[in-house]
Amino acid sequence: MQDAIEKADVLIEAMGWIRQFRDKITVIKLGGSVMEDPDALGNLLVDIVFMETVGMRPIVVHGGGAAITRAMAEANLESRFIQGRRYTDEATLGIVERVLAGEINESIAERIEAYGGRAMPLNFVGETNNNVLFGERLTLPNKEGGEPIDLGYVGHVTRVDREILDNLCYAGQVPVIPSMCETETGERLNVNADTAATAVAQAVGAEKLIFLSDVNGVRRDKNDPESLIHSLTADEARRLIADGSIEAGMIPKVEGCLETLSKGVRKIHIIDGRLRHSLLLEIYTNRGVGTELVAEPA
Ligand SMILES: Nc1ncnc2c1ncn2[C@@H]1O[C@H](COP(=O)(O)OP(=O)(O)O)[C@@H](O)[C@H]1O
Ligand SMILES: CC(=O)N[C@@H](CCC(=O)OP(=O)(O)O)C(=O)O
Repeated sequence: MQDAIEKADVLIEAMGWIRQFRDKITVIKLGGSVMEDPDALGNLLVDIVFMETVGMRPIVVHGGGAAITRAMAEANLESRFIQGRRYTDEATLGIVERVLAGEINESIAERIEAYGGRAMPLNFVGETNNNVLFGERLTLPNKEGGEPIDLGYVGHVTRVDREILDNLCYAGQVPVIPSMCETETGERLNVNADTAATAVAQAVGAEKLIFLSDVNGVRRDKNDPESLIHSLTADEARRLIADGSIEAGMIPKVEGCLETLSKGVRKIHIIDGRLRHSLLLEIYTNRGVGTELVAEPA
């Protein structure tokens, strides 16, 4: 009986949050590492269907770095990363397009539908091009001075077709966006999925941006889960990047968060997508899980 009463208390608590987030857009970034676990991905997609059912407007942006690396290895191509970005030559681009914008994008949308939701895959691979991300080539500053670093067919997003996203959201469909963009002349480019998610969150004025990864959040010591930072300020994040505590794939994630905070998205969370119902716990309960990024000290 006590158990049942506690469950009812949780429902009442959730009701307040459901009301607060009704009609609000949340951008959810699905990381490739969490998508490697089919059960974890299934649980996350069920949570997304729940969010949509109770009136929130989720938008999914996904990566698929691990699957791309695997497909490249099968094609005897070596993956090379520069400052967290994959060097993308023509052969690599073909694989990114097939795996990310094709297989993964379509499969996420199909699974949302299988769980009872409605979803729209937004890619340029099928017969109709309904891509919403537009951009240009990205070069990285050379830390040793000299010429900027060329990454091949890698881009960054400069424009998001917000109208399509708004229309889908308000029609009760979950937009599913792969991390690729097109230039205004139709060239296709590979985009880091964290930065794609931040561009979408900024463009639609999202209430929340949530990164689902395979760690419990940002840690002071990346190998120690106990060193999780619950609330990370912009200043401390910059310090942790500078001293090397934040590294590899966490760098573009946190850098993207900092830029997004300065552009008005109010809440950003990095959480462990492998934890069952981590999304619902983060949004609909008072127990924050993972790391919240905040502009000023809490
Ligand atoms: N300070 C840190 N705290 C937590 N994780 C970190 C940190 N520095 C680096 N990482 C690494 O970042 C990874 C998550 O980023 P990434 O590999 O891009 O995952 P995703 O595919 O989920 O975006 C973690 O698995 C971890 O190895
Ligand atoms: C330019 C660049 O690095 N693009 C990424 C796109 C996928 C991605 O970012 O996936 P995760 O979220 O799983 O890391 C890549 O090729 O791996």
